[in-house]
Amino acid sequence: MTLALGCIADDYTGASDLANTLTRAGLRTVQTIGIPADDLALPEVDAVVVSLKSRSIEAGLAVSRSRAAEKWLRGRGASHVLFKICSTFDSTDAGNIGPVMDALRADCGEANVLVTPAFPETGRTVYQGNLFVGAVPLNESPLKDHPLNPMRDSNLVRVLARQSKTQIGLVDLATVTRGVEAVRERLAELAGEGIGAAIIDAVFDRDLETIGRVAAEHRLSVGASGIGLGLARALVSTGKVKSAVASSEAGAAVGGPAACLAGSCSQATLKQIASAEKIMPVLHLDPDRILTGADEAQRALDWARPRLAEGPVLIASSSTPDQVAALQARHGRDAAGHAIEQTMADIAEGLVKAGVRRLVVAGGETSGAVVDRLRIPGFLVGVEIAAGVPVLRAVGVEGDMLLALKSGNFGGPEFFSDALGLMR
Ligand SMILES: Nc1ncnc2c1ncn2[C@@H]1O[C@H](COP(=O)(O)OP(=O)(O)OP(=O)(O)O)[C@@H](O)[C@H]1O
Ligand SMILES: O=C(O)[C@@H](O)C(=O)CO
Repeated sequence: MTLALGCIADDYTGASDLANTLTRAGLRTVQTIGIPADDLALPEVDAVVVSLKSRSIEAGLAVSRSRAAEKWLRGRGASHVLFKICSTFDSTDAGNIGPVMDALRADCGEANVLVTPAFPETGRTVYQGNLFVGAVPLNESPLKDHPLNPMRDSNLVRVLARQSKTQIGLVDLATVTRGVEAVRERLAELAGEGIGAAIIDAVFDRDLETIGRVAAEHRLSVGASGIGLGLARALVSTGKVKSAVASSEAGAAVGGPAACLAGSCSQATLKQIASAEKIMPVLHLDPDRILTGADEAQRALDWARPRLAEGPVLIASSSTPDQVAALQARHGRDAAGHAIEQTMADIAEGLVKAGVRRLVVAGGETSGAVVDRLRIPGFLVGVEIAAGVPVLRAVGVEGDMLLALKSGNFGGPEFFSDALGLMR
């Protein structure tokens, strides 16, 4: 297998978002969980998205895992590697976007890396280096209250400069609008000033196509699904990849009981849970009990098992920003996040033992904990449920299983019923 594009995603939902975008743009794509074992049977593909759970771990670990993934991808022929980050640039001043970018850049000897989290289809646009989430700057969006990476500065040149050893420049929208040659010239100018990475503005998909064409001439880029779209379109339009029609095999029906798990506390997920209450039984976990050692997973499984034969159920830990802040003040941010993720993983394991073959998970960290516990090594990409969220078919596991891993902020209010409607 010779890869046209190698991708490293810093969380599992982000990886499936990117795999979805690449598939829809005509690249045969698989999502792997970590670096695949040699004996994992992978189909012939144009792109591999290696999913890591490296967004919120210690920066040194994120660097070493990302470098190992890059080495694996380059070893399979990928001349370009995209480091997939969140479209809301989720990170802290300690990293991990800057440190990983610096390390991958040094490894591949890239003079200048293009960086953009723009993903216009989901309302993420970048102008003058400032990230907008819908109509508001990042620091005024619900991301300011994210449980793990509160985003309080919308100027990404500043944000990335605080994390990276490289000097950070800007390629503005006026330059992008002038086209590929203008972007190339601007990058050469920045490289001449010793600037090693640049935030590049993008508001429309056509901007991402320009960016993709320039990025494809380099060895490394950093961004969300939007730059993935640009790169995929560049690979198809230059004939490096023959555009493929998405295979229907990935979404074939599996039947059996279905369940949803929500660990995301985003506003979008809170609304989706409220809508789900109208059509399926919903159990709200008690996060305080989880942190004080009570067996909430057992309580949830005792509640779910007798209901599964009747239809899907939803189990949620999600709380409002005030409740999240209060819980974190009592128990610490990392301890709270970790304990709740592990409880979600316990519940997922118990549900699968009880026969669940269709599982929807909301939240990137939550999905990471669940997929790791279920020991799923990879996914084929099926139909799109909502922008950035495909149906996934597990590969390398016994029996058939469909999952949907929803990024916290993605999907409309009816997401859970939309997903279950497509996961037969
Ligand atoms: N009630 C709660 N109080 C505090 N923390 C919680 C609560 N429920 C879940 N969490 C933690 O909050 C974090 C949510 O992160 P997660 O990545 O799953 O969702 P998200 O950030 O909304 O999604 P994404 O990363 O896809 O945007 C997890 O660590 C989870 O365990
Ligand atoms: O880019 C996004 O917003 C998502 O794919 C994601 O990474 C959320 O975890």
